[in-house]
Amino acid sequence: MQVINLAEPYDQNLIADEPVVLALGFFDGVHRGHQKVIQTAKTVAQEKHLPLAVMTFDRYPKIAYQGLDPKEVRYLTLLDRKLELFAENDVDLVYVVEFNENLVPMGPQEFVDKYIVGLNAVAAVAGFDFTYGKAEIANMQTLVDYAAGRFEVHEVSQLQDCAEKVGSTQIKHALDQGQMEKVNQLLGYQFEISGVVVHGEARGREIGFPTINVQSDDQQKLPAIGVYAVKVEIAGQWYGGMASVSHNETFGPNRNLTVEINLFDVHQDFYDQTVRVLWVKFLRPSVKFSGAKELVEQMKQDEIDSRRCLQKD
Ligand SMILES: Cc1cc2nc3c(=O)[nH]c(=O)nc-3n(C[C@H](O)[C@H](O)[C@H](O)COP(=O)(O)O)c2cc1C
Ligand SMILES: Nc1ncnc2c1ncn2[C@@H]1O[C@H](COP(=O)(O)OP(=O)(O)O)[C@@H](O)[C@H]1O
Repeated sequence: MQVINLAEPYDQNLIADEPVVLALGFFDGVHRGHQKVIQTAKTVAQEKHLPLAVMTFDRYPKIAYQGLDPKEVRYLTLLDRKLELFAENDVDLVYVVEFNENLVPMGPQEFVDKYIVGLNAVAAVAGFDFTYGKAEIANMQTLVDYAAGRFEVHEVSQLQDCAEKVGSTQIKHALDQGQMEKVNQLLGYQFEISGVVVHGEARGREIGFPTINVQSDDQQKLPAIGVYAVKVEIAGQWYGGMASVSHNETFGPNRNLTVEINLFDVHQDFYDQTVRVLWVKFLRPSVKFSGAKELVEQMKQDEIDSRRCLQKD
């Protein structure tokens, strides 16, 4: 899969020569709704014997339109993970468009001319709610007019899961409630974060449960505070484990939020390694224990609970 970064005004030499079928969207999470858009586009591409291109943006477009503070925005999937998911969904080419100040004031006709026709798209595929400017004038219905016969428009209808809308907002809400089964069901795969193992307070090993402290990107959306059954990949090796997302309130107030994981059946130094954490199930809320002894008793039970649910997974 080829990845091309574009920043307005982009250099025409960067654009692939051959015609493409283009799927458009921000695709945070690449959830089952997004997968339906990409699969629809793939089918159109195969019928036309053309490559499938996907266009996405380097940041949440709503930052520009709704004046959100970029530092406050959290993503289900950061760009690297999103690209991995695109590759898994048989995408041939990705355009990552920088959502910079030159793009924001662009009107819908100019956007269509430069970012759909300009990318040699013979068909544009997007979800029913895709917009490329003000929603009243830059939506899937008006796209046909702006296309003026230069490319086909394929609108993909909303994917419903029972009465549940499959959407990034719904998935973020479910994450905030620790509803991992629902999160994973809506995503169509197990939610994951990646990060680097950093030093903590060396307390874990003293209490008999060493924990890798996983430092992820500040913009990565995390599951709610609590204890979880997880699977962890380190250097190609998978481990079962139990994770705590917490302020470690047992050890004092106003502590930073950390992701700490005790890995099962291994004793090894993991500092500075990059790890991938898959979140399987919420086990319990985080508790302020009266001391380390009470915490350890609970962690023994957490291990039993976590192992049981990883066995079933
Ligand atoms: C499975 C698990 C459950 C935990 N539950 C709690 C908890 O309920 N309350 C709490 O204050 N800390 C909890 N912790 C966090 C521990 O306080 C933390 O791992 C320990 O302080 C080690 O810190 P260190 O890695 O900085 O040395 C939990 C940790 C794990 C791995
Ligand atoms: N089973 C295990 N699970 C997690 N970390 C382990 C395990 N065995 C050894 N370690 C190592 O111990 C470190 C954690 O020890 P800990 O006392 O919690 O220290 P700190 O949290 O201060 O780094 C991990 O970063 C890792 O290198």
